[in-house]
Amino acid sequence: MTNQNNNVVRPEVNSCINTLISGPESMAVLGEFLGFSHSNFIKRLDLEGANVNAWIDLMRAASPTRSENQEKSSWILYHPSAIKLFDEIIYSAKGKEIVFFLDYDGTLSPIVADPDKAFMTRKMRATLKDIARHFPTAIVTGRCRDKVFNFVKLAELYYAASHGMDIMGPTKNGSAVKSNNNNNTNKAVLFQPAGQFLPMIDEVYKILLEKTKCVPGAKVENNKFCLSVHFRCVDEKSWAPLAEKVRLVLNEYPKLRLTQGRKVLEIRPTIKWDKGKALEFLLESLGYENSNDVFPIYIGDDRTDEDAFKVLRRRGQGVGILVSSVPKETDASYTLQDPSEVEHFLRRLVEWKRSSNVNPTSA
Ligand SMILES: O=P(O)(O)OC[C@H]1O[C@H](O[C@H]2O[C@H](CO)[C@@H](O)[C@H](O)[C@H]2O)[C@H](O)[C@@H](O)[C@@H]1O
Repeated sequence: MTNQNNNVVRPEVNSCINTLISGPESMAVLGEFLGFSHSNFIKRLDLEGANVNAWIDLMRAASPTRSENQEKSSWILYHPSAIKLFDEIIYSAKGKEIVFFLDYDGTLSPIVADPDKAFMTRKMRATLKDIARHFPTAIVTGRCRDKVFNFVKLAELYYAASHGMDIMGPTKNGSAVKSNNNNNTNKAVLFQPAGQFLPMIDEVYKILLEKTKCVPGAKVENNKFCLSVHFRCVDEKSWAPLAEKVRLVLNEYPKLRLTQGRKVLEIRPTIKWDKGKALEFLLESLGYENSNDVFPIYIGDDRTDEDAFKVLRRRGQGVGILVSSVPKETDASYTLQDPSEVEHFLRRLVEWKRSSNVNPTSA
């Protein structure tokens, strides 16, 4: 496929743009994207004489039709609420050690316009602290390690940052399980499979900053072993030209690839490493490589989390839980609507664990 200038458009750029612009969530998030509530958005459309189709589409999004309702009901049938089916999950975990893998953005913290302000609530931090007291727990994120650590601030967790390309063990209340470097001052770093890409990532970061500075709202985030180009605050009309700028830069770097998240394009090395591989690495590090006694629970909201859901399905172990309030294609088995439901689910796990410690026959 070619664009207006007859340049070949890399298929992943094309599909990223299509999903950014017309994915199943597009109308439902249109108001959010523009920063209005639905009712304010309708008033605004009225005032500015926007086209009727957009208004009708928005009406549809605000009042789901029978078939949309049916679609949601059948989706929920296949991906039921992890809170409603809490007992079923606990029953499957019986006699096994639960290990938690938690994505950060959209799972532990709500999605916000400014990526530097994606804070977790205090309640979530307290619950996470309790979770980590009872179960090995890892944060698996596209963020760079320092940034996510500054948000979470819990040294007792594992961190698989930069989409799993920067894995660190607990630095207090526990110790690193194994290390791939001999540097004693950095004992907690467990694995960094993309080290040789650092200079290239830095170079591309600087180029992208320069190339995108003329696009209002565009933001490039350096996640150390990968980069994010944010579209959330960019006018939708500028999405295609912005993606084209990213494509032109990436054309010069065949060792980097493009993936897509929530209103973000992510640039990362072409190595075969993702959140699923990070999950397997951590299970192995914890001594569960060939064990049937482990029950991994992975909770995430984004496309990149699907790699981990697939790994769990393939291993036939544990459960994947997708955080979403709208139907999405997923390999997860259960769903939670938003970070506050994630907190609720984690809190129930803590309470269940405490009560089963008091009454061990119930575990
Ligand atoms: O793996 P994750 O922890 O989910 O990280 C994926 C990306 O998350 C962040 O971007 C997303 O959240 C932002 C803050 O809510 C939001 O503004 C943005 O639109 C979302 O895409 C993060 O900033 C990226 O670097 C991560 O790759």
